[in-house]
Amino acid sequence: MTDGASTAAVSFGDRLAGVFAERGRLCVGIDPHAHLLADWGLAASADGVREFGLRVVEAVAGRAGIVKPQVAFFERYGSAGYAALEDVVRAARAAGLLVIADAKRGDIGTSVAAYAESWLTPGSPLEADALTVAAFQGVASLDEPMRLAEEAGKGLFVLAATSNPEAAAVQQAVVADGPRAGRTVARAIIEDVHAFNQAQPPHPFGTVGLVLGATVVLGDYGIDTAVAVEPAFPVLAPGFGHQGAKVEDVRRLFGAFAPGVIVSESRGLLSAGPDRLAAAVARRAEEVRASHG
Ligand SMILES: O=C(O)c1cc(=O)[nH]c(=O)n1[C@@H]1O[C@H](COP(=O)(O)O)[C@@H](O)[C@H]1O
Repeated sequence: MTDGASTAAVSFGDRLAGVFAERGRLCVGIDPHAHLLADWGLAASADGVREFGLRVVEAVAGRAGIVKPQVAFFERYGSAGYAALEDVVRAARAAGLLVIADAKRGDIGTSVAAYAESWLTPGSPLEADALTVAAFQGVASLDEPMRLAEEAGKGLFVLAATSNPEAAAVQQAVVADGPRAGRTVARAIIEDVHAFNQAQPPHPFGTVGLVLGATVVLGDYGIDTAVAVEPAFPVLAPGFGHQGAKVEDVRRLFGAFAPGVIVSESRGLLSAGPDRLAAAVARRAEEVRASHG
């Protein structure tokens, strides 16, 4: 993906807009917790998580458009777990699903660039469509992943206001110096990400999105939900179902961010079990469409 316009990839923002239009905005998390493996009659092993992931893919394909494998649950089984994850990601993409690898990577310089290459390079063993990343080292530490994503038509989701209550003290802290002084950390991250998206060719959604938990009050993080920005942010919004957020509250919770919101749910759907998961996904996808359009 380095030789110019003739090989230019379709941007992640454009692909996301297509998924929203065709399949809606529900994202099913692939989180093979130990208790779910047991409930599903699967072994706590690499084979178990592979089978779990493949069954989720089968249940989601044609009913929703996005899956989010949680890498940690595969990593527990070492190299065999990674081989299982490769199979699940490949199957999901082959089924036409958009895959967000939830690895929450973050590092500096060439190290974080290598993470981005692992997950976002076309043809790489773990190739996904997007990756969750942390900006604790500063959004500028993600320059190279952002550039790689833009070039390859992939996406990134930067953690900004996460759904876990213990994050508030860090994410609501106020920046002391520099161009974002006086902003909360969450808002400073959002402004830095916006500056990157704005500098790219125009698309309805930017290449770099945000993780904004559906369980938090964004105003408490200094985030203004009244004003829409262009390009709009893709917003990965976990916290639905098990963590308590309700699909019908998306517009109230996210305001001007709502058009980019991906409604993400793992346990709340996965607990339906292997035989009822497809029906549960179809029902939730319909609820999301009904409440959000
Ligand atoms: O990046 C994420 O996906 C994420 C961010 C966040 O703020 N909160 C959050 O719960 N997540 C992930 O979303 C999933 C939530 O799972 P459930 O609570 O079972 O729906 C897990 O894989 C979490 O790691």
